[in-house]
Amino acid sequence: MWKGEDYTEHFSMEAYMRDFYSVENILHTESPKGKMRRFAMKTFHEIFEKISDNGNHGNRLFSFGTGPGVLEVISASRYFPYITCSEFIADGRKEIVKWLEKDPNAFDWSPFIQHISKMEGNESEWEEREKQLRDAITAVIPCNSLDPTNMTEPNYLKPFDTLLTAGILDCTCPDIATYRAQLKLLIGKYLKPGGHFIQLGPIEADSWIVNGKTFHSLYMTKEDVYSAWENAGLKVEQFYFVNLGEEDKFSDVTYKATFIGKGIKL
Ligand SMILES: C[S@@+](CC[C@H](N)C(=O)[O-])C[C@H]1O[C@@H](n2cnc3c(N)ncnc32)[C@H](O)[C@@H]1O
Repeated sequence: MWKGEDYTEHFSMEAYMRDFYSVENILHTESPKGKMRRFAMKTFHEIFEKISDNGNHGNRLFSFGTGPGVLEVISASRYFPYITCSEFIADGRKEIVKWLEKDPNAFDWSPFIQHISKMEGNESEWEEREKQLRDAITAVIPCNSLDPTNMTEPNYLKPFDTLLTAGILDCTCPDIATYRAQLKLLIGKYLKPGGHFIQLGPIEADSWIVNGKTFHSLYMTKEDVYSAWENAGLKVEQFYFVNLGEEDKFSDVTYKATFIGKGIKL
């Protein structure tokens, strides 16, 4: 079973994009991956609307482990004009840059931008939202959750207003003790006091498969997550869950539910 440090050699970005960002699966069928991604899009949309409610949410957001796509920062870009994306694997960073530079071979995010614009009540103006997203992503840099302190980009020096991480720590942390320690480091270093933290992850996971290769996924209960958040100096504000029933278990991913949590750094 492959873990965080093995991704460079064994993880296929191409296969991940094909299988986990499929427009057909996510937007047009009732597939389990679609259920999870649609839950994420809707929940991020709701969370960012709430965060913007009082108008003093700041303007810098750090996406820790963005992956090869921009899906998780579409909603955020409506409110945060300075988004730093990060990804462990160089191929993943290249995919984001290709999209930013309008490379004809870049992945087409427009169906997802349209879908989210519709939630925002502005479907007809999705092209402006696409531009807003491109303008907001001001940096795409390397990250490593196994060594989160070793980030020397000037962008990192100042803690961010919001920190978002989706499906990273569960892939890279071998056990709960490491998850607790890494979360504490991330929150301590990259989030300002009073800033928002958002995490997406699996509950009671075991493993996941990309391109026929099995990768580790950390087994965490809801209680493990709440306790790690408190230990990291976060006040838990909201937790959202989507359960995967027997009928919609992924064939290539094992877990019971997906959570998205939002907290504030005390
Ligand atoms: C399940 S994907 C999540 C990607 C993205 N956030 C998304 O939701 O599509 C797991 C990601 O973990 C990244 N990863 C693997 N090892 C890592 C490490 N040591 N530090 C940070 N990220 C790592 C992989 O490159 C991959 O992009």
